[in-house]
Amino acid sequence: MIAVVPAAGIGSRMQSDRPKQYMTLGQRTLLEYSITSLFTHPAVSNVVVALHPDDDQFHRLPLASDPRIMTVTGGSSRADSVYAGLQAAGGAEWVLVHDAARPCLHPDDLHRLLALRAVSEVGGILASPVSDTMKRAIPGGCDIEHTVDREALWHALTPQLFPLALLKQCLRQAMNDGATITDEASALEYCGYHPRLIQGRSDNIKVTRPEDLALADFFLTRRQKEENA
Ligand SMILES: Nc1ccn([C@@H]2O[C@H](COP(=O)(O)OP(=O)(O)OP(=O)(O)O)[C@@H](O)[C@H]2O)c(=O)n1
Ligand SMILES: C[C@](O)(CO)[C@H](O)COP(=O)(O)O
Repeated sequence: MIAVVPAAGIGSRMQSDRPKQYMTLGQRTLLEYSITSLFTHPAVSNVVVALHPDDDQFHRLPLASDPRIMTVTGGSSRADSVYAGLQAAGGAEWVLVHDAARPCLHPDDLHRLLALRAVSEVGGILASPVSDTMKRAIPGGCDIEHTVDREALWHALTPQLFPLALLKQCLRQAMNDGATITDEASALEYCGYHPRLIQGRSDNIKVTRPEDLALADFFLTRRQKEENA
């Protein structure tokens, strides 16, 4: 199976001097953690990383010489970058898409997501049920318009798993129509499909803002201690 890792963002919300996927925790970058987490499952044979056109850091990483990993040039949006990666995924039946900014993926979650292959023809995503009360703001402002029923609300995580041909078809359709696509599942939803939600760990965070880095460091350090125990 092929995994696509969109890593062509600039991490503007991180307010850092470098793209966040190249920020380090210990001796490794977020990107290395994210890619390595995918290879914990034997079904993942290759990873396609979508890089920013001006990326001059990936080639310095030790995993840049890993024969299982190839790179493509990403695009101006995450969806463009994912699509570029899918184009290099060959004839694989299934494809995983995982954010470079999610370094804390647990092997057990990946295993449970990949089990979908045996029972679904549409695929699905790792997701975490909402536990906070959710508010919708008055459009254009910061005052509460109303509370959103959180009963069936989930945080979409990654990896997301889909049949390669179906994902390419839906992404192409949604992008051609100018639909807002912020994850791969939204492209399938746009085309009328209902991907499965697989409950995943809430520590599978996306490092987005400065305070997220310390949290990711805590989770990874704790994971390392558990594995060494
Ligand atoms: N044109 C883009 C934009 C984003 N991404 C990737 O999509 C993932 C999730 O996106 P996000 O967290 O928004 O990353 P950035 O776009 O880099 O962050 P920001 O929105 O703060 O600039 C990241 O791994 C990012 O590198 C990408 O490959 N191509
Ligand atoms: C794909 C994703 O991580 C699912 O929650 C999220 O949509 C990425 O959003 P971003 O704004 O591109 O980080």
